Amino acid sequence: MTIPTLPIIDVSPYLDDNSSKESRRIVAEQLHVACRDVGFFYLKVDGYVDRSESEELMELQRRFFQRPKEEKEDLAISKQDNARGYQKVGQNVTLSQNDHHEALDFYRPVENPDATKPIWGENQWPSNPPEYREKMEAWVRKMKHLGMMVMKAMSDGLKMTEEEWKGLEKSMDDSFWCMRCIGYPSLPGDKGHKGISCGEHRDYGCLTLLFTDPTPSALQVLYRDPNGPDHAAADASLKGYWIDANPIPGAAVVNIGDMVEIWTNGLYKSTLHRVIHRGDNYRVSVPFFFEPNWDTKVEPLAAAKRIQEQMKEGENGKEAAKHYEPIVYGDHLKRKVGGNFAKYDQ
Ligand SMILES: N=C(N)NCCCC[C@H](N)C(=O)O
Ligand SMILES: O=C(O)CCC(=O)C(=O)O
Ligand SMILES: [Fe+2]
Repeated sequence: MTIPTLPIIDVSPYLDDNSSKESRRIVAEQLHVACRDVGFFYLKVDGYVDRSESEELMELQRRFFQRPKEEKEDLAISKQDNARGYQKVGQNVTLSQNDHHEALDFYRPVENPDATKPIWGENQWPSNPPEYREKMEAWVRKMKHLGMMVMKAMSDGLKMTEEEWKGLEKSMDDSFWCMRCIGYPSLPGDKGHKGISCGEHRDYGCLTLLFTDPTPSALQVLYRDPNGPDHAAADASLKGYWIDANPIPGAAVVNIGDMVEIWTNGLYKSTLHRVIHRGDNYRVSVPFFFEPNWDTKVEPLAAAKRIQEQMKEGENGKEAAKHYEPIVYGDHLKRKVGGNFAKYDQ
């Protein structure tokens, strides 16, 4: 059989105030199909993010990760709230295994930071490269807007009314975003590899907007297929194919997270993915997590239930929709981040 590939969606009509209704409708429909069937897609962003801009972003990460160990560890997450800051190789844990990557994490700044409260401390900005903070803050602004526009397209794909969209928009208008800057050394072990660069997981919020360097064969996505040969490590009944999400120039790799799964009452699934970087170069990536506001209570949307009702009436409605319980985003995030790091000082 032919190996499935991820859908490609050109989101430019949603980034252009003068675009036609029809051009937006087409994007919304493509997005609906991609989110329902795969949960992962390429988002063409040419004209909004210049290629030189994403290349510069990667170069900044390379320069940061090349700094001396002591300088990076000055920004250790333990100096703050155990979430914001630098994590050395092996410090991240997924499915009880140490991930073979180092990372520098930032979250939305909070008004009264308190490093004793989870995720409530201050971001730790490197002083090298000197332009790092300014460039990354500009990137955050850009990604927040892009995230909101993709969510707008998604709401159109779900056939939400204007009023319903206003409600949803309000629950993300102060997004508790997260930006991870990740460095992946090649996996140890001669011939083949030992361990994993980032274990199988789902992302926590709304949308992940991922930019990477051109390294192929690193990020893999579980393309669901009940008759597929592979299965999820944590759930053998979840079957499919692990397919490569290789970078495409001018496009971000985008996936939906747990909050979109709840909002859509499972119509869209937060999709499993992992990183296995066997190549011998040093890979860098910057996922931007566009999330709901910290205190947003996330629960199934009426629009998603309307679609599920229609599906039930149609042919492919044999499967009864699971009911999702409401969850407050900040609680979900604290629980997830709380289990993410190995506690060791060395
Ligand atoms: N904010 C996000 N999505 N970070 C992804 C972290 C990688 C997975 C994590 N160790 C876990 O086990 O969930
Ligand atoms: O580096 C990548 O390609 C993906 C990283 C990722 O999935 C994550 O940090 O959540
Ligand atoms: Fe992820």
